Amino acid sequence: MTTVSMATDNPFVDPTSSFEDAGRGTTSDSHLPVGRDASLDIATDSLIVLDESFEKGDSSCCGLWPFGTTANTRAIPLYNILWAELTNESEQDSTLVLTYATPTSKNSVRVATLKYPIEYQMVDLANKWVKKLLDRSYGESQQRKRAKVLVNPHSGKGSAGKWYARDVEPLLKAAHVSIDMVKTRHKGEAVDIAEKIDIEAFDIIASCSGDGLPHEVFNGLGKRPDAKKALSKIAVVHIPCGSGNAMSCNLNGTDSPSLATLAIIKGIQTPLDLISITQGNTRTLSFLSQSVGIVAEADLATENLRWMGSQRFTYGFLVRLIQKALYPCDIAVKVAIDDKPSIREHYRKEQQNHEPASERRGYKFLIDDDASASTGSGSDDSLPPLRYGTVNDKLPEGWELVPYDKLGNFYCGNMAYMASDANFFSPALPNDGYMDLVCINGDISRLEAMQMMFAVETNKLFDNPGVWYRKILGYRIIPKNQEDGFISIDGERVPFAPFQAEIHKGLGTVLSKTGHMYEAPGPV
Ligand SMILES: Nc1ncnc2c1ncn2[C@@H]1O[C@H](COP(=O)(O)OP(=O)(O)OP(=O)(O)O)[C@@H](O)[C@H]1O
Repeated sequence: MTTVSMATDNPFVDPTSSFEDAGRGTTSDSHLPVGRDASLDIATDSLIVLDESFEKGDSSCCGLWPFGTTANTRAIPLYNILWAELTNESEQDSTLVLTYATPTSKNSVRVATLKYPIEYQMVDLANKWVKKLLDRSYGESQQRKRAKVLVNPHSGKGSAGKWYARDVEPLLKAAHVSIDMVKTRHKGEAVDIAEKIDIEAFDIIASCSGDGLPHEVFNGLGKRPDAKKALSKIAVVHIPCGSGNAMSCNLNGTDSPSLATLAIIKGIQTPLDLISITQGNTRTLSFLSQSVGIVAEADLATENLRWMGSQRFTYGFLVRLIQKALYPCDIAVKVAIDDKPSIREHYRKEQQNHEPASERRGYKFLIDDDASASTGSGSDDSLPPLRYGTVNDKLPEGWELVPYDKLGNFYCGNMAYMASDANFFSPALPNDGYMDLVCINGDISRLEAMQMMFAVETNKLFDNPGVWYRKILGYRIIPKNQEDGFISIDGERVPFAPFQAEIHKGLGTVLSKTGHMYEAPGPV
């Protein structure tokens, strides 16, 4: 992913119209005269600010006004409006204070403010106008969210604290998000925080980190006696400050901390499928991916090459590719959709599907012949029961262990982007109730393997004939003929031992831009 997705490619261009056209779209209650020389109009997608003082270079209008403005007129996309309110400066007169996110570069925004005096006769009108502006600017998104913010000071190259203070907190404050921030002190602390959090006091838990902290937050919420309730009430959100920032790329459409913060301020509650992983006697939740083979090893076995930055993964991958590394396993899969045309059709249907969040949870739409499927959500608030049992149980009926002696890559994804430029699972959907599984043989030619690697970057992997792509409900994988190796769950290393996975439709909650799709381009 190279470009930033916001309300439009250029956030200061009203996508529907020119300024003049947008102005025509306003109605009288959208129009607010502010003083003799200025007026504010709520248009289709923008706030049109007409102010004679702009021509005189008034310094109250801080920010880089991009092209598309005229000398005395500016269009601020409603998506970028953070807040508006009237403050009383004297008994009679008030000031309208308007804050918004203004671009400072292609990849960042910062807070800017406009202020206009409002005479006392205009106060009622102005208050109504402010309410309308906020309702239109937030749409389905909750205003004044209450955020528990976790900052991992060791994420990535150790800049999360700095980025939080510079790029994140000012936007949250300007948007009247209430903030309770803690810096994590050790691995696992986010699990404890999420496990003990008062779910009535917060709407979101925001991790300024890599993908590791959101993984801990989901698991902390999952450990609670009221797990199901907590996971549906609290939205887990990600502000990208780590080395792996896939969650933000998928849901916020960016790996920029300030743009992600804006996406979260305007984010829409979205149920997210979560996956139960059983291994030994543990049960954990996965929200992003599981991998065995080349991807897991290229990531986890190259920790000593951290100095290489993101290149370390490519390097690790190429080394193993040249060696034609094989990772033999026995695998049993519960398949839901097993051909590419049907998967493409499934994705297209979801693009048109605008059912509310309440309809996107539970098992009722799953195509599954198991009797337990319809009651799988259980009657209490704890985690849903496992429909397929654990890795220690005998194989569920109808599952068959198949030897994959030449396996090169077992990669199961719940989101599309696995990194900012790796749209590995382009047909993945937030709450379709399926995991996306890719299996690639390790004995394909090096040329084919290289072509696949480039296909990821150009969003053509799905169509590559060597890629076996399936939508599935669960699987068991048993590594064999290897003494040790690497298994990655959401980018974290777990013991090299058999494990079993099954999906829970819409068990978790996140915020997204659309309420039902990831930001990655779908299968072409
Ligand atoms: N203060 C801390 N010191 C050390 N580790 C921490 C601290 N706070 C959190 N962690 C742990 O660091 C791990 C990685 O965090 P995160 O995903 O935020 O960063 P990252 O830069 O993407 O790292 P990685 O590439 O190692 O996954 C998580 O397991 C988290 O629990």
